[in-house]
Amino acid sequence: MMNNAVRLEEKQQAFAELREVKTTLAAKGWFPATSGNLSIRVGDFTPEQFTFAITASGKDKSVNTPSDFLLVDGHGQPAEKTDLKPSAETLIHCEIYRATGCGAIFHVHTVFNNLVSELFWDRKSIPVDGVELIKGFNIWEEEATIEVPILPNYADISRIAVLVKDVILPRVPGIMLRKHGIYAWGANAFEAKRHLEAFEFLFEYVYRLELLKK
Ligand SMILES: CSC[C@@H](O)[C@@H](O)C(=O)COP(=O)(O)O
Ligand SMILES: [Zn+2]
Repeated sequence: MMNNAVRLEEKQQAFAELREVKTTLAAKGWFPATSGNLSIRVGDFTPEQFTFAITASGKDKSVNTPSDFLLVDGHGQPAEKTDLKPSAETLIHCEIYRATGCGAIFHVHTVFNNLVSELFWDRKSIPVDGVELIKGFNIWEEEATIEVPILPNYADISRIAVLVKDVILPRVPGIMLRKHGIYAWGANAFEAKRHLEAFEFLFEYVYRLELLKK
């Protein structure tokens, strides 16, 4: 069990970081119609036991209020006394943390990520070939190629969550849900945001290139 004093400080820091990222991503228009969710892990981690701060469900993520975030455990259950409901997609965060041990996960719905997930659904992954911003994932080889996995967008989130660990690729810090949105993660909020921005740039590039080829 973590020391409570440390826990409170860590919680406050995680909430403050989430607020800052939320405000920045909202300014890009990446939370249309209350969509999207953000989380940052706090404290010790084992795949069996961990805690993270996550956005409350159904909030307008372009607005900051005193009740935007709560702590949950590795099973997605509130880890503190609260009236807030964790994101409807908390179980996906749980499985990404469990599989990767990462420090932060950011999820957004954009038109470009939705379009490419449909365009490449038959392939079950979005190919990106030789674009400089792949280096945003710490992949430094020349003309690197990556594939971003796509999962089905079942209404029952637990059906998606069980698929997560088997599609995660070691060097690609993201998964797409079909016609839904991207989950991007990193060791901390700074890295997760860099990865998210790289994905979104690359998805727009891939979409526009496909159009130009036609
Ligand atoms: C209102 S559309 C978006 C939701 O269905 C969901 O996909 C989403 O990203 C936000 O859900 P939330 O429960 O607020 O975290
Ligand atoms: Zn979503």
